[in-house]
Amino acid sequence: MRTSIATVCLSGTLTEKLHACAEAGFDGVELFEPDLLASPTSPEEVGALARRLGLSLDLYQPFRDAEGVTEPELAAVLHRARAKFRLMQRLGVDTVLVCSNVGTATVDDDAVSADQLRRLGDEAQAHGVRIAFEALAWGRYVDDYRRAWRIVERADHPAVGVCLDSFHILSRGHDPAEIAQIPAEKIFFLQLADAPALTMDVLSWSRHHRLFPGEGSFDLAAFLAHVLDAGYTGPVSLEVFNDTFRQTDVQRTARQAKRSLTWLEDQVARRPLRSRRPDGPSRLPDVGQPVAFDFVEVKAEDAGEVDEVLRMLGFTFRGHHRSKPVRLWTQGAARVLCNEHLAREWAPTLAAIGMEVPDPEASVRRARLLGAPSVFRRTRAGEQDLVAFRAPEGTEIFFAEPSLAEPTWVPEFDGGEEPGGAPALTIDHVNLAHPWQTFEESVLFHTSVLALRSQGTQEVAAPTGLVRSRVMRSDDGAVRLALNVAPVLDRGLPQHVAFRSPDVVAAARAARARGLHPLPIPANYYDDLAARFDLPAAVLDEMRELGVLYDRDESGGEFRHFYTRTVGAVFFELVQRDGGYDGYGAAGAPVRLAAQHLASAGR
Ligand SMILES: O=C(O)c1ccc(O)c(O)c1
Ligand SMILES: [Mg+2]
Repeated sequence: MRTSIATVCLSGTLTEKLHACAEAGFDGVELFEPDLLASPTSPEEVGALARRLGLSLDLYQPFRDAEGVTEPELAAVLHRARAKFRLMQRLGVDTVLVCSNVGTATVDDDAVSADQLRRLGDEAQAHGVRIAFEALAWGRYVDDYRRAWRIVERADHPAVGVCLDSFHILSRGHDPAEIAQIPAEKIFFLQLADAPALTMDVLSWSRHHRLFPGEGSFDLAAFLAHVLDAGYTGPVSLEVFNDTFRQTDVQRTARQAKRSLTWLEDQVARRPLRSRRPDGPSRLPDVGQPVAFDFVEVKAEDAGEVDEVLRMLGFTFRGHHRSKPVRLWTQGAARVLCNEHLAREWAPTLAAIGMEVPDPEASVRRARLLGAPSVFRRTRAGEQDLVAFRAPEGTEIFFAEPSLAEPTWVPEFDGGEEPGGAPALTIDHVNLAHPWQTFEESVLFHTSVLALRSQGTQEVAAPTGLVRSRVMRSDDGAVRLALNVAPVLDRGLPQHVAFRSPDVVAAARAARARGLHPLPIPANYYDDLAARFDLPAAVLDEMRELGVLYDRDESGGEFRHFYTRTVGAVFFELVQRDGGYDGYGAAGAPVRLAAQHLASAGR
């Protein structure tokens, strides 16, 4: 599959964009006209640079307001078009995107638009170029790809075809199945963009909120399958207008973009396509979803306070690593490493997550093919080989084989105590805090590299602003990552690890007896619980005393949980799920954020 990307997706100057696209491994680019107009580089030099970088210039875009106009206006359109066609010759681009008229159309008639595109096609042909006609979702009259195709069919000109853009089609809820009826040689270009499900005017949605495939909620694998079923063999190009990507690091965004196409190609290759061509979409290694958490690792110059909190939660100290300044704490299958080796921060941060996956080697190969950055960790003879990849917000992700008993790396730790005592825990979920700029990249990373599935985005009110939250999980719920975005002016949210316990109230009481001060929860919260649920007074009193929060779902499933105080940039939660409760206690989240805000301010 040939890959391409519109320069409008990226930040920087035109030459910076071209370099980044080439480095990320794209085959070509769509040249967005404003990028050229603002560039000091001549069209000939832009073309030469692209070729030197191994990029083809696949499309020049956009040419606006061309059809549905009056005759005198068409003369001006043709004059403008001739200048652009000459420019394309200087650049070495052979296809121009003509989008449906938004500004100057006064004639709502397929016959007129077809005639005008035909005359434009004659001019294009004379210059050795061709026209790809695209229905913008907000076109004055032509706002549906099926109408654009009818007009192109009627124009019946070898230099006039259609450009399909997933955003314009899927944002309007138009059925993409009819694409498969368009003759392949008439689909001159394909643009892909994902988008979040939003209810807003489609122009603003398109210009600010488009996303790379895998980051939003469009079914782009199904969409692309229709286009491939039509027989299209041209470039698959990304056209993503997005406020974040326009200002984030150009190389990083280009790599993210490429990863989205690699993932999509795999998704579409798994579908029953009508024709299988040798140059068709190729698959990534099969990996399956993670089956369990292996461990979490906290790093700090001094992790002593974390040791203390884990001990109070009932964890057993299992000893020191034989060659590294790392300590292991376990409670059942919940394993926490405290690492004091070369920490970036003095205070504890969540540094790594280990995942048990069906086939670690396949997961590593898949991560590499998706361009996930790998992390180096020193190991000695006889120690488990460690391969890790860095998730966008910085957490290192390790892959390990599923283990029935304790994993084989546990004996690398000695000098600790025998496990046992407190009831066994598992890691229920890990909450990763993000700066605003890496959220979408993270959704794509966990979707593509870990094969997790994303749930809808929620917003939670904190004293410092709204926290955006999205859960990525395995289908069976064994592995769940909550991705949170701090409000823009916030100093950053702490990360947290939630352990699942069979009895949170007993665990809270035992932790209290070992000296734990849980995060204090205000009495107002419990008054509200009493109003919302028919909980016995004694149960409510006990939860109030122990700082335990409560939630219940529609089918009677129950959730009990409590939080430790924050140490550095991490805290812990104990959760109990009963009756199939599958959420995270959303109603308690603003209470928790406010309590942490008060605690961090020392109030
Ligand atoms: O927002 C626009 O104007 C615009 C321009 C060109 C495109 O290909 C497109 O999808 C949108
Ligand atoms: Mg487009």
